[in-house]
Amino acid sequence: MPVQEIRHPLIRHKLGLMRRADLSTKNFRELAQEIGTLLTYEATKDLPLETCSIEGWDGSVEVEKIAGKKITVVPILRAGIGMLDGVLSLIPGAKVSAVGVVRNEETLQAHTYLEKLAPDMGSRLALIIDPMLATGNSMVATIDLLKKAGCREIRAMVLVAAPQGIEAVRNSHPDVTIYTASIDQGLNARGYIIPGLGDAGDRIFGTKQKDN
Ligand SMILES: O=P(O)(O)OC[C@H]1O[C@H](OP(=O)(O)OP(=O)(O)O)[C@H](O)[C@@H]1O
Ligand SMILES: O=c1cc[nH]c(=O)[nH]1
Ligand SMILES: [Mg+2]
Repeated sequence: MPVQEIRHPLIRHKLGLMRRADLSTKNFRELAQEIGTLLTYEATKDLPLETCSIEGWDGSVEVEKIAGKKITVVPILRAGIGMLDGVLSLIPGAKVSAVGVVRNEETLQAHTYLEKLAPDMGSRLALIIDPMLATGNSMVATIDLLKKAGCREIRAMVLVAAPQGIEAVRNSHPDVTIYTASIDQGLNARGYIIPGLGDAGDRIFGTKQKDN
């Protein structure tokens, strides 16, 4: 199941708010974190459980816990940071593996400039976060480097995905499931998602230049 578009009303409502061009940086940021939380809920719903026995208020009781699965959250810098707190609000103990990837806005190729991974990547579920999956070049580069580091189980959460980006991930990494709040129409001539959100990094960090 390579892509899951999560059609939950709360997600659809919040994403609709994010599409407004006049939304403040503060509100855009808050909504990115909130949808990050909701996508995390969906992307972890099949994690295996195991039972264990604990001392409860009335003696021994069988409870469930997530079965020995270590998780690392992988924000693709910079914009991925905009979803990080939302993810960590549900998985507070997760290690964070930062990957810096920037796309060249002329060639649309991805350039990796930072790789600070958690230890034992081979034994962790990696949850990649990035608001935008456009051509897919940044996501494919990130998955490539995670696999080189030994990762065997990788999921990706994005706010908005273009069909071209989904196809690129499917072609290079068919084992990776993408969870998204929306599959949008496509890309414009500059590689921006339509209708999309615009430049998500600039909107999260408040760095939008007046002439773009
Ligand atoms: O699918 P792609 O065509 O590769 O485009 C998507 C990438 O572009 C944006 O990052 P950007 O390169 O603008 O970096 P930033 O997060 O530092 O703003 C976005 O956050 C993705 O990482
Ligand atoms: O639509 C897009 C495409 C790439 N990066 C963004 O921030 N937005
Ligand atoms: Mg950007």
